[in-house]
Amino acid sequence: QWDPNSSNGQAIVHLFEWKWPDIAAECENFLGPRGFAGVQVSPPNEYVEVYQGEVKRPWWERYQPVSYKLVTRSGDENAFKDMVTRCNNVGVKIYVDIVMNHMSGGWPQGTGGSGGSSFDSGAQSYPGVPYSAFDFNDGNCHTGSGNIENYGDANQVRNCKLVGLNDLNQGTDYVRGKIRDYLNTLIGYGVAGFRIDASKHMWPGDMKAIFDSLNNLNTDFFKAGSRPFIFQEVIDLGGEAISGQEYVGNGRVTEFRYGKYLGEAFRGNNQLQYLKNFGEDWGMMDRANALVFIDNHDNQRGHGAGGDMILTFRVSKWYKMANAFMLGWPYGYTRVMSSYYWDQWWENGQDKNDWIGPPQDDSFNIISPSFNADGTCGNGWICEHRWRQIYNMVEFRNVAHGTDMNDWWDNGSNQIAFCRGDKGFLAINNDGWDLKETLQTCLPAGTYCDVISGSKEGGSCTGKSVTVGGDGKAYIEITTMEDDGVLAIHANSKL
Ligand SMILES: O=C(/C=C/c1ccc(O)c(O)c1)N[C@@H](Cc1ccc(O)cc1)C(=O)NCCCOc1c(-c2ccc(O)c(O)c2)oc2cc(O)cc(O)c2c1=O
Ligand SMILES: [Ca+2]
Repeated sequence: QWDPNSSNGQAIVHLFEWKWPDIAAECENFLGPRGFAGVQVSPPNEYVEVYQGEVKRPWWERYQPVSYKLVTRSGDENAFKDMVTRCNNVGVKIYVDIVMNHMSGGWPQGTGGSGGSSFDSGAQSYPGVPYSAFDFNDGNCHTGSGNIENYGDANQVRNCKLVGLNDLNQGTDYVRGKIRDYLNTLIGYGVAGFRIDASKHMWPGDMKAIFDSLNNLNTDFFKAGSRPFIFQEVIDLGGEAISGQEYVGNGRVTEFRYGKYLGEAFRGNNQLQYLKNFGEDWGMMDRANALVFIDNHDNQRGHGAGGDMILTFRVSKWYKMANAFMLGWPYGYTRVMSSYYWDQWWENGQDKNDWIGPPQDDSFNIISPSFNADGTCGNGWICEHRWRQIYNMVEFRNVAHGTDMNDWWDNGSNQIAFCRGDKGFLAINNDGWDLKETLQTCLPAGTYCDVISGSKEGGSCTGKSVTVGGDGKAYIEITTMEDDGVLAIHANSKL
């Protein structure tokens, strides 16, 4: 269903490839205190351990299941349970990345799983579940190769192999039962919901049959009768046979156009003044159904949905501006990406290193993030969620929750500002000249700390302060020389 089952806040963070003990600590040390609603974790089920020439332990190996055993490089079943308990105890929910469309692709005999299970991809035999050839869609796929060949044909997009991955038949009671048992086990441990990977490649009706049969959430952490939060990954930029709209009956759906449009706008291919009606008027799905984000683990690598328009940590000024807009704007349920660093190696318009997995030691164990005195991360972890301009806007979103957007202002090009009820005010300058205006902030008179250039700490502002008059107006300045082209004040940043 559509409600994240979280009272702590209005934004989640995708801690991509983090280990379970590190997530537990992050919930206690940072995410709970900062008002994050929850964490999207990487797939916790057993997957193929990939060593393919120079490609060793790529991030996408975790999207080739071998079984539903909870044994991965992020940790084992006990570590997973401990993480869910510790995060729930500080109000941070756990949303699990579920890979239920397929099992692995073709691998040589003897290739191992992250939990030690064997499997035979050619025979479609996965004894760790167990699944056999009866459980796959080959009989329902009518393309020559057995793979998806034409995204204009809805049947083959669902019933044929996605890039050679053995395609499960979610239409049988047996497969539905195995997936149900896997999700119910996670529900038993206290998770709040699921991110459904590759939803485009499954029939919405089959998915609904599975989701409707799931247990209610664990009453140790949720009120009786709570249903799992569902958000379905459907990569839909238009132009294909399948649209995200087909899935809104099951829960929320990822809106990939959101990040593409904002990438175009902040890169200057469009003007910010047109964001005045950003949302359904742009053809995007109803905000109550949308899960939105600036980038995700796939399209931040330059070849996914949205292509080279997608903003990432590598273009940090635009990235912070776009995240500030997303977290300030009332459309959709927001997800912040948290990445690790990898060296890109561009050849013929493609990053040859786009497979590189998380920071790892010589034994291919994932290295934990380190934390600097200023709260940022080291050891190859970017931790965008720990950037002040982003985590302060998570609080802005929480403070503004329940209000709409009002008092829009723009300068006819790339300087914009708007209010959220009488709770918050955001201004952005993406023009090549200074923004110096007296604007309506909709806030009660007083002095407010700008939460982008600094924070409110004790009784003072570490960054800019803004004085709001009795008429709600204030002098707003964002020069082109500043680190960030954004100014944000809200009810909780008032001195
Ligand atoms: O780049 C990747 C992995 C991408 C990927 C992984 C997980 C995701 O959630 C995702 O959105 C993308 N994988 C690399 C390497 C690879 C992996 C497996 C394989 O059999 C062949 C190659 C790659 O080059 N993939 C081909 C292009 C990306 O095509 C994939 C898509 C995908 C891309 C665009 C779409 O419009 C769409 O509907 C689906 O979803 C996946 C989902 C998975 O669960 C596992 C996958 O391997 C993939 C996946 O390969
Ligand atoms: Ca399928």
